[in-house]
Amino acid sequence: MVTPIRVAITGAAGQIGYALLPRIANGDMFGPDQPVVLQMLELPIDAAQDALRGVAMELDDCAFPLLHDMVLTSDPNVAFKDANWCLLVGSKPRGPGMERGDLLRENGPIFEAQGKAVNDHAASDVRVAVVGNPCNTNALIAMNWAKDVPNERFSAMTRLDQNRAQAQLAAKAGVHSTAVKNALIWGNHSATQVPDFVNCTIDGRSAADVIGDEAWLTGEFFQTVQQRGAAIIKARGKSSAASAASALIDHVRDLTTPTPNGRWNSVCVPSDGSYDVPEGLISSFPVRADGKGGYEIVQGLELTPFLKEKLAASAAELAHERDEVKALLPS
Ligand SMILES: NC(=O)C1=CN([C@@H]2O[C@H](COP(=O)(O)OP(=O)(O)OC[C@H]3O[C@@H](n4cnc5c(N)ncnc54)[C@H](O)[C@@H]3O)[C@@H](O)[C@H]2O)C=CC1
Ligand SMILES: O=C([O-])CC(=O)C(=O)O
Repeated sequence: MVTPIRVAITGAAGQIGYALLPRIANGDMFGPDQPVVLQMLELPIDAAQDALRGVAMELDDCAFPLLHDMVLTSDPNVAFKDANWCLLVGSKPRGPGMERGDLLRENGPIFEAQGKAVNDHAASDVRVAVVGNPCNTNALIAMNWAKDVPNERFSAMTRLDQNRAQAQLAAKAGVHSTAVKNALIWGNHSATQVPDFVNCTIDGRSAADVIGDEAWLTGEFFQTVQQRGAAIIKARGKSSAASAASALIDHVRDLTTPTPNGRWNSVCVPSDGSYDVPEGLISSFPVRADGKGGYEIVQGLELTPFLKEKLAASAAELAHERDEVKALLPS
């Protein structure tokens, strides 16, 4: 039998967890031949642990062929034990009128403890994807506390923003979303994120040329993508969950399968100084994976002065967030 992958999921009984776990157990994340063990972490309070037990009962009731085993726990050291992937979702979502950065004080400390637990207990090939907001800076905190884990094993998620940009461009061009390729987000997963309309193509041509409406691209398109999370919260009363879970499936697949020639995906990874984003910040870049655990930031993409200015502002916001959490970083 193929050795099962151990996947730790924090906040497993939350709304993203509920949408995510059946998809992983069904093989959507690691493929139809890869068994999984789900190691599910929830808060050490009765309501959360009861809800987690209920989720596990439902997973049992799905009789997924690939679901090898489940671990239910309130202890990060148990959840991350021998984990090959740690999906850090558990944290507070924002409410109406809040920015994601407003969560830093409350959620940041979670990622210090979890970074240490990943370091001490996860498998030697562990990879970590952070979803809990503000995800870039939370990933930065976890990465800094996991001293023995190479930095490039840490990522945060802008795949949802990429998918949103793709859908908006397709709708405007009157084509199916599959006609849009290389949709791309730069910078922070926040209201300053930068959806690229120059390097993205529609039916093989630059999206900017196909749409031919610069005012829409730099105005409505930009704001719709930047504010989509807030719009979902306003409409649903809760933040995106099904689309976030689906994007996390995409995110992990993007990093574990070889990226086709000429393509890239948006992943927040530690900056090596590319595109003038200060080294060490976790920023969204165009990323290509080799399918063997490695990846590269795609070099040489041309940005317009408008996009360059927006990316500089988003990188400055990331630097500001890092300064805000200085007390949570190792000295
Ligand atoms: N990066 C992205 O694109 C997106 C990020 N998010 C973020 O994902 C996070 C989770 O969202 P939801 O699932 O909707 O929230 P939720 O409130 O429904 O679920 C969060 C779960 O995490 C648990 N939790 C909280 N602290 C924990 C800890 N220290 N250890 C383990 N579990 C813990 C809670 O008990 C709860 O069950 C939020 O921070 C949200 O803002 C949401 C959508 C997209
Ligand atoms: O907007 C939020 O708070 C949740 C989120 O990150 C998103 O939907 O992109």
